[in-house]
Amino acid sequence: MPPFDLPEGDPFGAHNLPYGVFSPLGSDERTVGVRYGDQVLDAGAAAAALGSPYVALLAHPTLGPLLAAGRTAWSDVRRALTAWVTVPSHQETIAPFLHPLSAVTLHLPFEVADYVDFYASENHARNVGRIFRPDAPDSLTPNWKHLPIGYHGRSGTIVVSDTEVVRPSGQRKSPSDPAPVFGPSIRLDIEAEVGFVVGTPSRMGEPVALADFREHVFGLCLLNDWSARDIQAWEYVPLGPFLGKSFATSVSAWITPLDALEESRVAPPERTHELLPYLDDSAEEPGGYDLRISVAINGHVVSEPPFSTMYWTAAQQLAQMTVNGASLRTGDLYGSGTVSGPAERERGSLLELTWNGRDVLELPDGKRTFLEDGDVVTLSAWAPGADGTRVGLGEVTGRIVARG
Ligand SMILES: O=C(O)/C=C/C(=O)CC(=O)CC(=O)O
Ligand SMILES: [Ca+2]
Ligand SMILES: [Mg+2]
Repeated sequence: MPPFDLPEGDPFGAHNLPYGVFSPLGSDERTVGVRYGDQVLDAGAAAAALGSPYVALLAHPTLGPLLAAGRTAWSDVRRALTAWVTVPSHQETIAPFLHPLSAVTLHLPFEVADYVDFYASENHARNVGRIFRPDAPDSLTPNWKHLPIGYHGRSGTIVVSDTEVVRPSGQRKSPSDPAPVFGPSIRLDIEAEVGFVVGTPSRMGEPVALADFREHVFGLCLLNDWSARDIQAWEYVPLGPFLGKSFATSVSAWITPLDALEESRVAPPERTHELLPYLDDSAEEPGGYDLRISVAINGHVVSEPPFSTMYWTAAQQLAQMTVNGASLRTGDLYGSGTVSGPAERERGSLLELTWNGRDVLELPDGKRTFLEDGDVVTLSAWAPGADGTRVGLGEVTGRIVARG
């Protein structure tokens, strides 16, 4: 098949064009790549061959310059790329710069500035509340319906898909233990999330309004917020998640631009509480995204969390992050929070799927409550595009290994 003819319905066609950073096998040189089917286009080399003005944004070892260039440039570059892969005269010029995915190494595509993680799925928050606070009057904390709850994470331990995840060690103490014990986590979990990547910075002291979300956020990716539930449960009172979540967070190698997901925007669930004006999105464009996520352990699908059920939107999360005047930097990343739908097979963590180890998951290769060494977890997703097409999100995968 000629390189620009893709199989019917390919989720990585010209309607998608996610960005990453790659090196051809055997080379150390990194540069921006655009995924097209099961191939990667060396975007900087293609731009140079075509005499495009976007060489400076694309011939670079990270997505930094493109992220910083802002919304108008994002749309212009995307329009150019679409023409390059669809117009025959351009196709001929850029064909030498297509590499099979199997012949490249993919890297973390941008320098992560700050990392924030939210807690925005009502189904997830209610499940976790029932598990961790069974005696509380409500499964949601009193603030939950009034603001998107979040915490600051550790940007230096964000890793790209396919990076091995070393089982963390730490303190744990179950209610029956007389004293804390130290050792490798025995409740290692996943959190199926979506990560949002900030391009355009903001000025300190100036909150970002809901309507300005698309001016600042470039795109999104799948994110697995690995979580050691035993370490977390003992350490996180009263300041919140710390070492139980900071050892590694995996992201997809591909960042899907928001422009590729226009057709998948949906209204979030109906709001049950009146919101303060800075979070009130009742008069805004639909802020949700219809992303159909799939969670597989060792190749077996255990859950299919629907992102459309998230109570708080990415625009509300951005408004919350900046309402105190905190500024945004290019490369800031924020996680949506674990995505869980209302059904049992839609839960985005093993904590929920096994009800904190009470129930077992039957996999073809054995029973699981939490993750075992050697387990491979893969998140994948697609979104509905125009005319029945599917927009594929790059998958994020990671294998658990014992500390050597
Ligand atoms: O409510 C709790 O006690 C625990 C919350 C978390 O573990 C944080 C969390 O799940 C964040 C997320 O939604 O990803
Ligand atoms: Ca999380
Ligand atoms: Mg994490």
